[in-house]
Amino acid sequence: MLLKVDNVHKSYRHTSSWLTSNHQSQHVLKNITFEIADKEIVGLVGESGSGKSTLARILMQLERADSGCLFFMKKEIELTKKLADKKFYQNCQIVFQNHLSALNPSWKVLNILLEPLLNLNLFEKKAHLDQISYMLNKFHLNNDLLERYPHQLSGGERQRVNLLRSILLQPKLLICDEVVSNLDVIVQKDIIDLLKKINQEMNMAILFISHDLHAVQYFCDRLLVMKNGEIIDQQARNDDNSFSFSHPYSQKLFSSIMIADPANRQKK
Ligand SMILES: Nc1ncnc2c1ncn2[C@@H]1O[C@H](COP(=O)(O)OP(=O)(O)OP(=O)(O)O)[C@@H](O)[C@H]1O
Repeated sequence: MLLKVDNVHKSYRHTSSWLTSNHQSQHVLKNITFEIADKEIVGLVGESGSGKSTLARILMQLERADSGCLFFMKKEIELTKKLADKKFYQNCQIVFQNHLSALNPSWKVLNILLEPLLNLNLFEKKAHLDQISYMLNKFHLNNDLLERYPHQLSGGERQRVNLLRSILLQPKLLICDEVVSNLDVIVQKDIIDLLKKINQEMNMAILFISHDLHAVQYFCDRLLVMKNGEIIDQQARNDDNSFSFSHPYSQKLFSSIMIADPANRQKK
């Protein structure tokens, strides 16, 4: 097992009135427990506000949980304590939706791609340059992009650079938080197919957080469904490629896309 997440809870305190300074607590993650195997692609879906991004930030130890721990590559990490070490970030990377703000606007793409590699002192600079050039090709990006700034790239190119920056570290787990949102459908499919290829070639597990129910069904081996801070359903893909959900909420969620899908409407 690559990752085991055990009993994570998180609450936020909100000031309910600026006049009285009353505080209210919102329990956004409740008893989150799940596992991801080596090389597995797991989708995480759920309505807006159900806690998906909070969970991702806590797994990356960008913020602390109230309780819970994870086991990553057999090492136990207390999620209520200090931030992760370099070794953790080398093996577990996250990519967010907002590719424009994720990339330093005053750096050329080459420096953006080089920086995390040099930070982790992984190899010699020459080896990095060879690796970058090889991977650019795989990502269908031209070498001349290296000399450009992020604002000189299209949205799809920027998100590919953003993903490439994390993938160059060859992590064992990549967390993708809405990485294909706001891109046109052709670019979305290109990026998902690219991730699939990388998953197979580099044996990299992926936690794919998305609102796009078509994309998760196309891409993922197993799906986790969140509602009000809880994982209410976990289903692996059936032999016939479909998913059979057991919770009424997930059944309703996924049946709504069957109805919304124009291909299905025509069949009726
Ligand atoms: N830093 C924060 N401080 C206070 N409340 C927060 C904070 N971050 C998130 N929340 C609240 O926690 C809940 C879960 O938010 P989160 O962003 O994790 O949901 P989500 O499922 O990722 O939503 P979306 O799909 O819209 O991105 C929301 O009600 C949100 O308002």
